[in-house]
Amino acid sequence: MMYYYYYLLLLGLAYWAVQRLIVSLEQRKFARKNGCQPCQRIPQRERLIGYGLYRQEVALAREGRSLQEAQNRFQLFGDTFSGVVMGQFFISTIDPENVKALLSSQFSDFDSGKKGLFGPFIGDSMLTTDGALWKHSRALVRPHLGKGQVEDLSKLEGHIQNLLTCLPKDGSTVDLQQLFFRLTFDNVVELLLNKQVSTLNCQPGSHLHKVVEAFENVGNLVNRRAALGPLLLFYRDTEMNATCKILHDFVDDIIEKAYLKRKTRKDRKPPNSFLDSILDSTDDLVKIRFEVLGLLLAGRDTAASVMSNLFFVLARRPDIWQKLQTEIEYLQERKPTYDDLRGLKYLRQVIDETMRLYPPVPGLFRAANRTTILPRGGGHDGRSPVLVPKGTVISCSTFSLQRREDVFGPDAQEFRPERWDSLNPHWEFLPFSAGPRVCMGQTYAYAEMMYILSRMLQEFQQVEKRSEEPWVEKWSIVLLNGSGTKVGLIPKTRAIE
Ligand code: HEM
Repeated sequence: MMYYYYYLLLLGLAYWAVQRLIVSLEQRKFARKNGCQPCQRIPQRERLIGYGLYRQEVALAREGRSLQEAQNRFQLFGDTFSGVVMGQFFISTIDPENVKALLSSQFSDFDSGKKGLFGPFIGDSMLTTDGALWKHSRALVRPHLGKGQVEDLSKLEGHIQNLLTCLPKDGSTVDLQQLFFRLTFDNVVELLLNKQVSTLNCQPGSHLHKVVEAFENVGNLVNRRAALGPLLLFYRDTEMNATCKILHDFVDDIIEKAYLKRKTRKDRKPPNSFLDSILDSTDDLVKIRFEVLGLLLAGRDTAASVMSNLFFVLARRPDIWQKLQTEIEYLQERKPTYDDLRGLKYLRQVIDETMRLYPPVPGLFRAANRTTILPRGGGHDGRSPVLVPKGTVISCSTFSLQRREDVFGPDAQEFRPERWDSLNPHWEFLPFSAGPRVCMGQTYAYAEMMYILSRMLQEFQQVEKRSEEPWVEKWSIVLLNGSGTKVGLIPKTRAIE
């Protein structure tokens, strides 16, 4: 009987080996046909599992040095190199030609590679799906996030007023980071769900406070799942399940009430909110739940990350603060309109420079859904195509890409908004990604961030540095500053009408 199992095992192994051989021969033929050459390999003592590299990555992330190390590797091994981590073959690239292929010209060769990462949080929604499901989600959301939906800035003003009540008026120290996360959450809830909440003013222990805590926690939990790699398959994530329940209940309650109101209404008024429009497009409330949560996630963390990093810089650069003050002087005491914002050139440059040096999404990832190529990175000069076997994960560090000295100048590591006077990068500046999967909230995000900054400039004459701690990389769903944004804000003497 025992021999029988050995026999079966041997047969299985032989079948696997023959399959591997066939695939490998097919790949060689494909590589020859396309003129592929191997790219540089990151030195690894063992490349079957890549456990050493995994441990190194975990240590770097813990020490807040992953992004710096990524930059060092591109300097050492060139713009495109490969490696293996926890059994996963990967290619890292910051070659703009490859980035263009990955995000746009060869879009259909790659999947988003995020399936499973968010667990039960956002189910099969736009952020996690590919193919027909993803197309359907984008079509559902697209009409509701254009210029028409973001032009009315009066909703943002209500939340700015709440923020102002949380800021000390005597110039004492405040950490803006957490406040910006709450502000952007309140903004995006109103944008999407047409509901006013003030997490900025909610009491610890209240239901809303628990929702905010769950949202804050979900970023860390997703990060933990990402670090598990293939081991995620064997992980029972009870904490994630409990956190998701709080968030699902929060949005389900709002969606169900809006659904009943809309369906029982006699007059079919045109929808006046994102939620009403999406309710007109589908009756699938679970689908709406996941799309809404995905959008809340995408819209809250990213803009808050930019604003926190921006104020960290501004507190150290009074020259830039002053130049911004001069630019908004023409508004006098009037609150900016959408058209005003479009004319604030320096303000936009300051925001772009923040996203260049501290991109909220510092890495873009894709997984090859078929054997394909990247146009560059192979051979001694790195100019030949590179074979990308099916299943390969491709990562593009936007953090390193956006600090390329050949594109942004020898002072690429410095914060200099004026560089944007003469720059027009495309595949080298991707804070919102690009191609068919480009961020859907870009228009709203610029309007929101520019409005917040211009209103803070109107309210405060100075922002002061209140900590000597340097900027430290910290990973949540987005890139954060582990030192926070501790500043002192000195109010202007006159209030804005
Ligand atoms: C500064 C603010 C923002 C930044 C830097 C940003 C950045 C990004 C990036 C890099 C991606 C692509 C991720 C990838 O390719 O894997 C993305 C996707 C997306 N973003 Fe944003 N985002 C911002 C704000 C927003 C806002 C406010 C919303 C909506 C309210 C939003 C909605 C989305 C959606 C729906 C996607 C998914 C697109 C898809 O997969 O087809 N984003 N964002």
